Amino acid sequence: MSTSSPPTPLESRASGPLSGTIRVPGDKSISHRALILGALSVGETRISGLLEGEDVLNTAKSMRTLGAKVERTGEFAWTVNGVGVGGFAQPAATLDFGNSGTGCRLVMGAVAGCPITAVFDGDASLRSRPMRRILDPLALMGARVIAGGEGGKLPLTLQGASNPVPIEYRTPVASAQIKSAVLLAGLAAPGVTTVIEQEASRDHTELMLKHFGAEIVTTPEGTHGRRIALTGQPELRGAPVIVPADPSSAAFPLVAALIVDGSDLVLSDVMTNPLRTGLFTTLREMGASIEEDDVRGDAGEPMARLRVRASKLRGVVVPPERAPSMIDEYLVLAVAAAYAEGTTVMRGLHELRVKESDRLEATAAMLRVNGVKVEITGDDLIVEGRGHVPGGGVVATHMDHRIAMSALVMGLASDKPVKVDDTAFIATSFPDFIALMCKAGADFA
Ligand SMILES: O=C(O)C1=C[C@@H](OP(=O)(O)O)[C@@H](O)[C@H](O)C1
Ligand SMILES: C=C(OP(=O)(O)O)C(=O)O
Repeated sequence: MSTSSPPTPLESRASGPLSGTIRVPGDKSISHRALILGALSVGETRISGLLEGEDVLNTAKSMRTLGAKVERTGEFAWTVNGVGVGGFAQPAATLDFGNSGTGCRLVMGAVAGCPITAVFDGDASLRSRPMRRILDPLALMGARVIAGGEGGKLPLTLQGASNPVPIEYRTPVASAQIKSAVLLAGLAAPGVTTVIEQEASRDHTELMLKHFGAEIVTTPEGTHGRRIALTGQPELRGAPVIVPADPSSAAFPLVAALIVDGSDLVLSDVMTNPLRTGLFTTLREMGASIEEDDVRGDAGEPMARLRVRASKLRGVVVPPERAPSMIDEYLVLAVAAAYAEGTTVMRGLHELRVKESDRLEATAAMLRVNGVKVEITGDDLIVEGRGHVPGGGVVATHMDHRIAMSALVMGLASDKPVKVDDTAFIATSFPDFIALMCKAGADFA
């Protein structure tokens, strides 16, 4: 997304019931990983249902720059012919990840295991996000920053290790991006690379590494944690990947259907990996009607069809240990909480401060400007639900796709319309959001 393009505001208004069946685009986390693991494999990887959003397209481009053959063969259908573990070529251009933390951080891990030097950059949002959390463990494995990186930020030049060292690493925060970066670097190291996490984060990297032929063993650690041990220098073989619909994208039409009276909406093929479904658990606790059927699975990733009906919601307390399984969904949960009766307390949200924007402040501001009472206490977000939202505010999106989509969902049932200042960043994760929502009955103008 070019930050120099003029902003594209949009208004969302009280709508009639949402109905029909929609399939949101492919999961963003799995799409990044399919391209990266395809590029680190020998042979061909065929991907169907790839998310063709800007974040993932930037990862595809970076894989090409690093020597893999990446082709679009049809709608959402891509093939990757990889270079093998440790086989990335010296890139001739900067790797620009735009708005995407996942693309940037996972590729840093993959580059760290190769004897090459690469320049990493991104847009103003990504340039403000912390990279030391990735660079510190990668330094222990032998990679180093040789230019830039002031304050642990982009742009920076990373020199990969000629002889990567396997490590045992305890992640300082529950982050699938840190875990994945270490594992991807560990692919090129001899011996076993181990990541220990106190709270389990999404395990798509582990599942896909297994699917591509790596030896990787996960065991429980403490009450909510995991220990993941990867045997280095496997021969990864290209493998087919079917990308299910993204639960983080499904969250928007799902909450919209809950808050717009009379709605009855079906969302197909939604990925239901338990490390991603904290929002569904929470909404059900709030009284949401979400039924699952057509349960299937592919390469360890389960999916289901969800039927969502408008529901009377009540406030709940969301425990901090649930955060990793719904980390990107708190913004839209806050919208549902505003429409609920009673107070919702969301605990332990410190990681929201280092996303595309400071999502803790931005979520509070989004609600406040639309007449909802909200408070931040330490790392907790407290929303006072009154069963309705006054609306009438203009929401600042801060280069953050999820703020834009959450605010547009909020306006579908508010007393007065809700306006967002810029919809451009929605294209990073959910390019056809506006069209799909309108097809289901949303009134955007
Ligand atoms: O690994 C991934 O695909 C992601 C991990 C999460 O970030 P953290 O690892 O920083 O928690 C999440 O917020 C992001 O949208 C996608
Ligand atoms: C945090 C997100 O993504 P990323 O970290 O990849 O920019 C997101 O999509 O909400």
